[in-house]
Amino acid sequence: MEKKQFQAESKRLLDLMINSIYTHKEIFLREIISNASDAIDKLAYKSLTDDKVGLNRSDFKIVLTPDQIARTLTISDNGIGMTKEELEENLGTIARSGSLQFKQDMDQDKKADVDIIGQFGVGFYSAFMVADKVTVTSKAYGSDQAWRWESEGAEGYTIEPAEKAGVGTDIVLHIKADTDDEKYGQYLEQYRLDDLVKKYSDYIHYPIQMLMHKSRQKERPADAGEDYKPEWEDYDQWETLNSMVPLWQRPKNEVTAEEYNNFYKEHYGDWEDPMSVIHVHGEGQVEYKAMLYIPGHAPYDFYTREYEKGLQLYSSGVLIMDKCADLLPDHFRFVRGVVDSADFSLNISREVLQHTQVLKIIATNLEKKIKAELLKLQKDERAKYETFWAAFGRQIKYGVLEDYGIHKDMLKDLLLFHSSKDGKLTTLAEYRQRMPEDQQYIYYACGESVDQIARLPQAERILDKGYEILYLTEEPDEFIMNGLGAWDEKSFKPVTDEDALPQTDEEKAASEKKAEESKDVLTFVKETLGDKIKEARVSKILKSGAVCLTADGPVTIEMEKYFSRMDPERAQGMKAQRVLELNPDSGAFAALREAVDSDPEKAKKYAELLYDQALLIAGLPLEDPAAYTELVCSLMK
Ligand SMILES: Nc1ncnc2c1ncn2[C@@H]1O[C@H](COP(=O)(O)OP(=O)(O)OP(=O)(O)O)[C@@H](O)[C@H]1O
Repeated sequence: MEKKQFQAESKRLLDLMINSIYTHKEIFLREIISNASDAIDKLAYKSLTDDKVGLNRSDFKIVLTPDQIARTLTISDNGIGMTKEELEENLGTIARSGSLQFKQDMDQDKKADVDIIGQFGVGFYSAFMVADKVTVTSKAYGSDQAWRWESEGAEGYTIEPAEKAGVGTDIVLHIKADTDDEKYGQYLEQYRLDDLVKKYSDYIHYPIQMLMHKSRQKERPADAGEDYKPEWEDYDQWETLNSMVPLWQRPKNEVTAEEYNNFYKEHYGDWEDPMSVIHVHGEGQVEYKAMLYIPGHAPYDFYTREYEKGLQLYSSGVLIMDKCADLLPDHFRFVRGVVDSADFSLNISREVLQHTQVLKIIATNLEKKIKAELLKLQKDERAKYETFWAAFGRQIKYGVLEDYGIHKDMLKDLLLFHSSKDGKLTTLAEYRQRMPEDQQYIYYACGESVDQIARLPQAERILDKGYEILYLTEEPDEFIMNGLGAWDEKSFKPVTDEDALPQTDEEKAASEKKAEESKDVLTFVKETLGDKIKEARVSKILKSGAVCLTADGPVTIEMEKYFSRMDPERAQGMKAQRVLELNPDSGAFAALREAVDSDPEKAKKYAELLYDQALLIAGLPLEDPAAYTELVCSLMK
């Protein structure tokens, strides 16, 4: 029979499992049972609309059969089964959500292997931690032919036709021989298996059954005499090992943090504990239970198209949809979890479901709960909230802008921005609270990084006044300021605005005088630079800096940068109208003035140079870097 090779990535994971020194090898059982339960979910869902399945909900089960003599443990399910192609695809390759991340983490830190195995849902291959051969016999629903997949590890696997009565899958683990360090035989002992099911798979909502071999006292015969000694007999009895109550159906105070976390890691392919769990029992118009998780970090594909949002939707313990997108608004698409409500009919179609009032009511409630949980973190566990923010803050920011801003009131309290105050992140409410009486506006400045903004010449005069500035470093930030407009009656103001600070009449008169005196220099600069700028102006916003660039009109410099990153073609029409601001009190300005009078050729070079400097400070590309260097060199002569 032909031996097929595992795909490279699968082979690595398999190698890791086979040679694992991980001490909690017992988790293999939870992984296999969890797959069996998923497979039953799929067939159970089908049976709701397809009479041909011929099974009732109560017929579904998972059966464990240990065989001490053959040294095998068989896990059987009557779920959806796998075709030949599915066996190849599912067991020959890893295509699971977390696998890529898993691999990356392994590459980064070999030592992390051991921990990752325990925490991450490592899936089917974990069987190879305890078995030296695995045989999977499966018959897919709707197919007459069963297939047997078999592998002794990294060397490859075989697939051949097989006999199997009903639909479903039998997984036979050929348990490894005991060694001095590891007693693999424990996985053939019924009480150990019973314990493991209770520990890891108790909430699986299909019965996990095992034929238990037991002994009991025989009934005392009616005619037993005085000297009767109790007699014992052996008997076999099917037992259901798990309580089958899903975690979310249990009262909150009876679920341990470990149980919550294990459920999360197993189901959502994460190796880290979640940041928060929200367990809700909703009553009122609609009755439902929900168990929601806020992950501690963004999944590797979170900011890609591949990531699918949604919660698992159950009706009275039956899974009716795996990723119900309508239960989560886009801004909270990072949330994972489960919703269970008897108010959904079991065979509701996806199309109808989307429009039900029940779904809308639950979604609205959950949105509020998630927000409340995030605010609680923000208030009580700031470091955690900042970790959350680093992972998902951008999503919240986009949420403020999406759908023409209708979510902004829901989300604005969650926003964090960098601030000049101790270089920390701040909420808008905290900023507002710190504002001195005489401060009229909430100031912000935009740029590529906090360090770069902090050194912007435009920021100096505001900082010198002792006012705080929000440092906006991300694309949506400036749009958010425009969208929100104000916070608690104080409007947002860019530091580049001339009237960002109130001016006395004397100050106004003085600056007008300076503008008047500099008119000839400004005209010269404008003529030299031509269309590159709309205007050269005596700056009212610079303190010690010589030059900076601001924009007239609705498109700001940061917006221009954003548009040209998003769509360079169309961005041509989205250019800021550039204003070159010059500080008349600077040495550079004095030199320029002098050159305008005595050496106009040199003055032209100065004007070009000042413009280029302003571009650099603004984080804009030089139009012609070669010309710029020539210019600098010519002035050094
Ligand atoms: N008992 C089974 N019945 C039907 N299909 C199965 C069974 N066991 C495994 N599979 C299929 O094999 C695939 C791979 O299983 P594996 O445990 O490696 O990953 P997973 O279950 O997708 O991910 P994870 O374990 O991280 O949740 C499953 O997605 C499923 O399609």
